[in-house]
Amino acid sequence: MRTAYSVETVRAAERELMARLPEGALMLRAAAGLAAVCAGLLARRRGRVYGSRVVLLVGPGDNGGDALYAGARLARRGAGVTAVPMDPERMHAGGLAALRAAGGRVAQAVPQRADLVVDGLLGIGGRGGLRPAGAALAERIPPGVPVVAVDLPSGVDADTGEVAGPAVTADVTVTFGAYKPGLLIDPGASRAGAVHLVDIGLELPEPEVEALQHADVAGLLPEPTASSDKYRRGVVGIVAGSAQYPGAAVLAVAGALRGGAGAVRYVGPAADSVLARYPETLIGPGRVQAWVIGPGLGEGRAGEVADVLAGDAAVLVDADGLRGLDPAVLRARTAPTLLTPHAGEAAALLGVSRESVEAGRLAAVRRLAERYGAAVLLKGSTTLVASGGVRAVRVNPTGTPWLATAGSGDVLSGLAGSLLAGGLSGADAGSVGAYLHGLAARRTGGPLLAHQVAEALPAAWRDTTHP
Ligand SMILES: NC(=O)C1=CN([C@@H]2O[C@H](COP(=O)(O)OP(=O)(O)OC[C@H]3O[C@@H](n4cnc5c(N)ncnc54)[C@H](OP(=O)(O)O)[C@@H]3O)[C@@H](O)[C@H]2O)[C@@H](O)CC1
Ligand SMILES: Nc1ncnc2c1ncn2[C@@H]1O[C@H](COP(=O)(O)OP(=O)(O)O)[C@@H](O)[C@H]1O
Ligand SMILES: [K+]
Repeated sequence: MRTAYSVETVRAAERELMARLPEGALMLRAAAGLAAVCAGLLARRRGRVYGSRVVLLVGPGDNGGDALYAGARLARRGAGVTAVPMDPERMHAGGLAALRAAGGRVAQAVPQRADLVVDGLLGIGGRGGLRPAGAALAERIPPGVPVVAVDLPSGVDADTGEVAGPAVTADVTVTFGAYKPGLLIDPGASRAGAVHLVDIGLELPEPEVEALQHADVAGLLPEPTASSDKYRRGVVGIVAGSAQYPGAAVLAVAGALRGGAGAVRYVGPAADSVLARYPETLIGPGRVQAWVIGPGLGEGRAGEVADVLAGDAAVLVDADGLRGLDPAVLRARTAPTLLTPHAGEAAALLGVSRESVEAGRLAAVRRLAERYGAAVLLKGSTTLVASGGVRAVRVNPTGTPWLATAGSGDVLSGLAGSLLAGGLSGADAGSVGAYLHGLAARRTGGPLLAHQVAEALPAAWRDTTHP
């Protein structure tokens, strides 16, 4: 599991460790790790560190201090290092002295000839987007020159990934002690590039955000054993599709058939289309361990949603099924419930704008899970899964923007519903489903079609269980 921690948690762990170490020791550890990554990049780009040109963008706090100490290390290895301060009156004194002693210099304008830019403007002390002085420096980063962000790209909110104003876009981020949620969640994640974690010895409690890895997924996937039969493996029922959207039914069934359930049952007006494509499907009402309701349902089907929610099987509600959901009905359920809105559907459920959900994905998914007392999977770039009463929100590390294509969400709901039928909790079914779905999409490449994602699911499954 990859874990991420809030600023408050990181600061508390840092205080505890600092009390046991000589002053400045943590910053020197951080700077050493940062300098090592920069040196590696320079060596790859130019063959060596000696003679390369490094520009440090230096903010007023310890983030700037890290950059200055790392710059000093690079200068000692023969790099030409220039520090450009956001505010010449406020620079980390020790870091500045170290840089000067190593032969580095300070300039007021960003040199345009550079092999590497180090973004040390703001770290976990940053609030909101960059203010004008910092934004002016970020704008002058020469095009095409690799940018290494110190701890996180300046202007990205460490706790949420929100980007409230101007911000740096990095190729590499060197983060200290722990991943921060903002490095894993968009829009921040898209600005971080490849993230390197430098261990500085922090001892950390339960994370605020976590991302499954192959081994976690392999441990959760329901695999058949010698004593399995189709009913014990779980039956998933799909209530999806309409005269207008028969394809949604076919795609949800396609996902469900690859999600490990023993059988897939379809209920709805698109049975002919489903059977023509998947003769394995059972047709008509019957007992199931989990229902998937909503994809392509169209209008006027609220009664079916209410019936399914009134039952004692697990339920995944997606798309049209999400309209007008009553929190009290969901809260009263005892079996697992998983809601899978995209940003627009989440916005309607919360009564806010789609833009505000996109900009504050973590807050939105947490609020939905609390309000509905259910597991909630918020789709989109960096899909999130929260469940009420559980501290850690899961962020999906797989996927590709090529998934933004009609019908791919239907495949996901079938897949995650199948995992629910296999006995996974709402949060596990959602996060494991999103993980496999994203891997399958990456394997397929782009431009992809939704049904190809479903077809690639068995290979994605094998990738995680037999890497
Ligand atoms: N924690 C750890 O384990 C370790 C932490 N370490 C490092 O310390 C970093 C945190 O340092 P930090 O606390 O000094 O804050 P930092 O991010 O440098 O800057 C904040 C300053 O910027 C200002 N400011 C704020 N918002 C702004 C804005 N939008 N636009 C412009 N200015 C803005 C604000 O001042 P203000 O003007 O608001 O008074 C404040 O003074 C951390 O990210 C890591 O790199 C490592 O060395 C060792 C291990
Ligand atoms: N920009 C993006 N990057 C990565 N994945 C995305 C992006 N946009 C959408 N997706 C994924 O594509 C799928 C789209 O689902 P959805 O919006 O329900 O579409 P549909 O209703 O057409 O099936 C979801 O799995 C979502 O997470
Ligand atoms: K930074």
